Amino acid sequence: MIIAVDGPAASGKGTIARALARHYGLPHLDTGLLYRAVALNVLREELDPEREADAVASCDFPDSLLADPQLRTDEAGRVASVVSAHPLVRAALLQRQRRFAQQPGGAVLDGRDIGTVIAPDADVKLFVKATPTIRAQRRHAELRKAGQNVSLDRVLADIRARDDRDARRSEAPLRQAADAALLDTSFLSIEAAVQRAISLVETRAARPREQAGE
Ligand SMILES: Nc1ncnc2c1ncn2[C@@H]1O[C@H](COP(=O)(O)OP(=O)(O)OP(=O)(O)O)[C@@H](O)[C@H]1O
Ligand SMILES: Nc1ccn([C@@H]2O[C@H](COP(=O)(O)O)[C@@H](O)[C@H]2O)c(=O)n1
Repeated sequence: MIIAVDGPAASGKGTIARALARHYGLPHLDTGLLYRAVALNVLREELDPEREADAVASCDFPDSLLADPQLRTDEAGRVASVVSAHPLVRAALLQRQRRFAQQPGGAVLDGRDIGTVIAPDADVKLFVKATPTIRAQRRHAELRKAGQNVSLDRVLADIRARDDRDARRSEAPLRQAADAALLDTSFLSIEAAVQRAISLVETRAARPREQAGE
């Protein structure tokens, strides 16, 4: 079974995707880490994230980079949303994600374009959302816990800017696939959000394929 989980920054999609992977015994890929890895390479080489050629030159990296804690910084997330708008960067990362999705037995992937571009035939698609203010509060708490000293206002501004860039780009913009189930986590605890996700997967996976677009 392939499960696609999309949504904006800090909506809780990664938390849900990891929990679903555990629940169903499936491998999980946080595709945002791939764009963050490109961003980290750009930053380390002091390249220009706005220049497509600089970003493309940073797309070749080993899987080991995906475990680098520097990927989780606010700065890496911001630059990731700049490099991810370049069509050639998306093209360079496409096959890596498709191979992961199509491995025998299935997989769970989370990101922005899993249900629309990477795995349009996924068995189950979820689109996770929460209000910008709630997402900013969650991300702020997470960054503070990790020792990053950043104001709530700055996190909220960053989330709004990222939402805007991710939704407006021409290539694979952030949007809910027509056949994705919407899951608003704004007023759900993590446990309640995960339970809701599992019940959506159960319902959707049991449906005949012709109903999937409804
Ligand atoms: N339902 C929830 N209630 C409260 N906190 C939550 C909930 N879901 C997730 N969180 C917390 O919010 C933060 C962001 O969640 P998560 O990393 O899952 O979001 P994301 O959508 O994957 O973000 P990103 O796109 O930036 O990777 C984490 O600290 C997580 O523990
Ligand atoms: N499938 C994806 C995943 C991510 N991005 C871009 O990367 C940025 C960082 O992603 P996080 O999920 O780690 O926050 C994000 O803002 C997107 O610009 C993407 O384009 N497609």
